[in-house]
Order: sequence, then structure tokens, then C-alpha cells
Amino acid sequence: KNNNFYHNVFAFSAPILLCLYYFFPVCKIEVPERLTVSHEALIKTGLADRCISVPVREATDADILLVHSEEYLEAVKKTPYMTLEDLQEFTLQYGDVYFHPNIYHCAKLAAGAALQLVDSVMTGKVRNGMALVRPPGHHSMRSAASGFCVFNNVAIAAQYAKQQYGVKRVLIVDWDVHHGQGVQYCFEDDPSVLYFSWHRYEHQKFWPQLKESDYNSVGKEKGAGFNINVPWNKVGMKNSDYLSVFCHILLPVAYEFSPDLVLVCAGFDSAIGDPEGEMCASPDIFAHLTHLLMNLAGGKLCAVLEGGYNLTSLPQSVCQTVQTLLGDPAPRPANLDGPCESALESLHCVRSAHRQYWSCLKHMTFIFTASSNNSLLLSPAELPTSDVTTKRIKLAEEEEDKLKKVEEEKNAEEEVWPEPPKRVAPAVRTALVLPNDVACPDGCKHVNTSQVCLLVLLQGCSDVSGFAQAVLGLLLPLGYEYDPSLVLLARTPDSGLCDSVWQQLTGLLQGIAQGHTLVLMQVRRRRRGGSISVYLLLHFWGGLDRWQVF
Ligand SMILES: CC(O)(O)NCCCCN
Ligand SMILES: [Zn+2]
Repeated sequence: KNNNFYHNVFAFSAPILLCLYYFFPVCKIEVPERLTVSHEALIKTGLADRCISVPVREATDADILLVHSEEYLEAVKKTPYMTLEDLQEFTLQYGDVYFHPNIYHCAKLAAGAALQLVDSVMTGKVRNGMALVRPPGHHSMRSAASGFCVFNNVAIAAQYAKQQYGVKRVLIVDWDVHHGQGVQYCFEDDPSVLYFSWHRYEHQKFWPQLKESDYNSVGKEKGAGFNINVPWNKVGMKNSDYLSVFCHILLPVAYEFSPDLVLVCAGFDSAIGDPEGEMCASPDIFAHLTHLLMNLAGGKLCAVLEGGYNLTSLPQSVCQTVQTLLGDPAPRPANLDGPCESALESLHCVRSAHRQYWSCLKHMTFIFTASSNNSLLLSPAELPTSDVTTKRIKLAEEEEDKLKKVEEEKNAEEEVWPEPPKRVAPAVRTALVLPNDVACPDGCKHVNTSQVCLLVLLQGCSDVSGFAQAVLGLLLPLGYEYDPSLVLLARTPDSGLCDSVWQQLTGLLQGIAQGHTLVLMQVRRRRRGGSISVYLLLHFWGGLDRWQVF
């Protein structure tokens, strides 16, 4: 981030905004303070000092034309020189977007920042990163601005990564609370880009009120199966709802898709307190969502800010995301009590719609019995027929209408939530306990064997769908719900676990127990008495009060 850019923009745009306000409304929620409070929080928490700051650049015409049409770009190019009347005329042709003379410059910087981030990650300069940008991008379409968005920053970044770095498969995860229809339209017939979005929908009653935002928009032609929409048909979704969708839809499909790069439309209006989302997920959930995605694509992850309008939860969510990108262990997940019925309905509809495209969903026998379910684990059951689902949706709607008034009263009060817990990480993240006659590899720390605990072995899957079934659909949700203080993991030479599955397993499970993980690698060594030597990779700090054994 280049500080004097902000001063210029504020200095320049202030007088413009004042007179514009006189002529027609300026957006009340997509305000400059969104970036300043987020940036200030990163500085205050010391996270900014642990990051490198990548200079921004303007996206070039060629970059923008990767997604947008010539005529649209030429039209936007004229906005800095338009009279106020022309500007108003221009703005009114689009939905929910606010043009001012400086937005073309800002929109090029926002897209350019996303491309700079892709360059930094793809060239190995950094492992991952986050671009804090305005205006956002995921609603803007080939020839139209929409929902505060002018250029589609993340869609341009995906096309750029494919063109510049030969990336074969890009996963775009859109955790903003609005459907990024611009991204969907851009890639709906493209099997090289898997677009996943959850969004407030309320059976098409919530903006942008599109039929194609529903779960049955799965992509077109060659892109069928590569567009995943998870509609939230009620407000008030919580951490459990978000984690369930990750464990039972996104992660299994993402592992099967096996992306070379992960882009996140990081909108934080899906967090508690946001006036747009009206959801109840706490900011620390983004630490877990980020951690779960970091195990994909060799850790190549670029998060680009989209929405997020509560100036308290936004900076907290941004800090949770950045701290996880830096490798710090995620905090203990707050109040996980299983997904709500409406979320389960959506989860079932999405899995049914995508079962034909993804083998991990084909073989997943864990469906849900919505009435009896109260855990992150989905209990096995007969696959309900579609009319059962429809009937359930009717029930859900009646239920929803009944509760609507209660919801409104509740949301009317100012939402309050606890500050996310402080996340500490020791200087030494990992230690290796070795027999005395073996030298300690660089970067590890010797631990006195008297501190070592005992472990249990893990027997299990060695292929992707088996991995998806056992780890993503069972182990992970169980682990999150049980919320232990320690994860014990062991591997024997005959466990049948291939290295990549083992690597994923140790990575994913570090999202639990605040990263407290003990791993036992049992290695046979040729010795006269046939004895074996045992290595213990110790990844462990802080006080413990509960153990989880695998
Ligand atoms: C970036 C975004 O998804 O937060 N934009 C939301 C626009 C809402 C218009 N009613
Ligand atoms: Zn949004």
C-alpha cells in the first residue's frame, strides 16, 4: 500500500464529494474509512510490520480487457471529464453504483493491486497475501458496473494468472455476503475456474435478486459443475453454518479440483454486525476459513477485499485473515453448535445439484436428517427425494415468516460481540525429538525426551475421495466441534497413507487446538535386534486441558 496515494485521493476527492453530495447521494456504507480502519488495525496489532508492502500499480487497458468489453472501458474512461449531470446520467444506467470523477483512477488501482499480488505470489516473492482495495469488484460485469463495483478485480486476476503464468486451474472462493454475479457470468462456461460463492439470498428476495444466484446455477456447457452457489435463505448464519459448508461442500470439491492458485473474494459483510449481511459469524471464523484454504494450491492464496461495512467487525476480520496468512495458529472456534436447518437445506440442495459433477459428492453417504441434526457432522440417512426437499423448503419458508418479526426486532438492536481472542505464537513453531545419536536438522529445536507424551496410530485413506470422506467429512467437523487442546497424530510405515494425504492431514488439523499438534512418525531402521527407532515431530505450546486422539 502506498500511503501518499490515500492522502492524494482524500485531498482531491474531498471537495468533489462535497459538491457531489449536493447533487445526488453518495454511498453511505462503501466509505474510505473502510480502508483506513483496516490499515490502522493491521498497524496497531503489529501485523503490518510482519508483511511486506507491495506497491500498487494501475491496471492497464489490456489487463481490464481480459474481462471487460472495449465499449465499457471506453465509457468509464470518460467519467473523470464528465459534467455532474453527465456523471449522474452515466451512474443511473447501472444498479447500486456511485461514480465520481476519481473512481476510474481508483478502480484501476484496485485491479492493479490484485495483479501485483498475483505477481508476488506466482513469482514466489511471497507465499500469500491480501489486497485491501476500493472499489470492490465481484459484481461488475463485462459491460456493466454494479453493487459499488467498477472493474472485476478478482476475475481480472484469475484471467491474468492464466495468461501470464500458465495457471491451469484457479479456485475463486467468494465469502462476501452478496453473490458475485460478475464473477459467475465471467467463468460460467470455463472449467479452468471453479467459482464458489455463498450469499444472502432469502429465496431471491435479497439483492441482487437473481434467479441465477440459486444453488441450481451450476455453470454452463464445459463449465457445468464449476459454479457453486450456496444461498443463505435466512439471516443470522453462524460459524457452524460456515464451517459445515466448507467441510461438506467446498473443501471436498476443491481437493478434487486441485487448483494451482486460490483467489478469495474476501468480503467481510458476512461477519456479525454488518448492516448488509445481518449474519452472526464472529470475525475469528475468517482465521479458520483462511487456514482451511491455505492447504490448497501449495499455499498460493491471494485475498482481495470486496465488501464489509461495519467499521468494527471489518478490521477485526481483516486482522484475523492476515494473521492466519502469516502462519499463526487459528484461535479456538467460538460456539460451534451445528448448522441451522436452513443452512442444512441449502447444503443438501447444493450437494444434490453437484453430485453428478464431483465424485467426492457422489460417494459421500453423509446426508443430513435436518430435524435431528445438531452437530457439524452430517448423520448418514436415506437420500431424501426432491419433493421432500421442496416440502422442507415450504416448511422453512413458513417457519421463516413466523420468525421474521423476531429476527427484525433482534437485528434492530446494535449487535455486540466479544473482541477476538489474542493469538500468540512462540518463536519456535516446531521441535523435533530425536534419538540422541541423530543430529537435529536445521531450523528444529532439540526437546528433552522426558517431556514426550504417547500417541495412537492412524489407519486410513490414501486416495482423494477416501481422504475427502474420512478427513473433510468426518475428522475435521468432529475436530472442530470437539474443540480439543491437543491433536495427536501418528503414522506407521504400513498405514497406507501417501505423503500428499499425510501432508494435507497435518496441515488441516493445525486449524484445531490452536495448532497444538503432536505427530509420531514411526520409522523402521535396520538394526541387529530388528528394533525400530521412533521420531516425534513436536508442534506444541501453551497450556492444555483437552486432548484429541487420532
Ligand atoms: C462488494 C459488495 O458485495 O459488498 N457490494 C454490495 C452491494 C450492495 C448493493 N445493495
Ligand atoms: Zn458484499
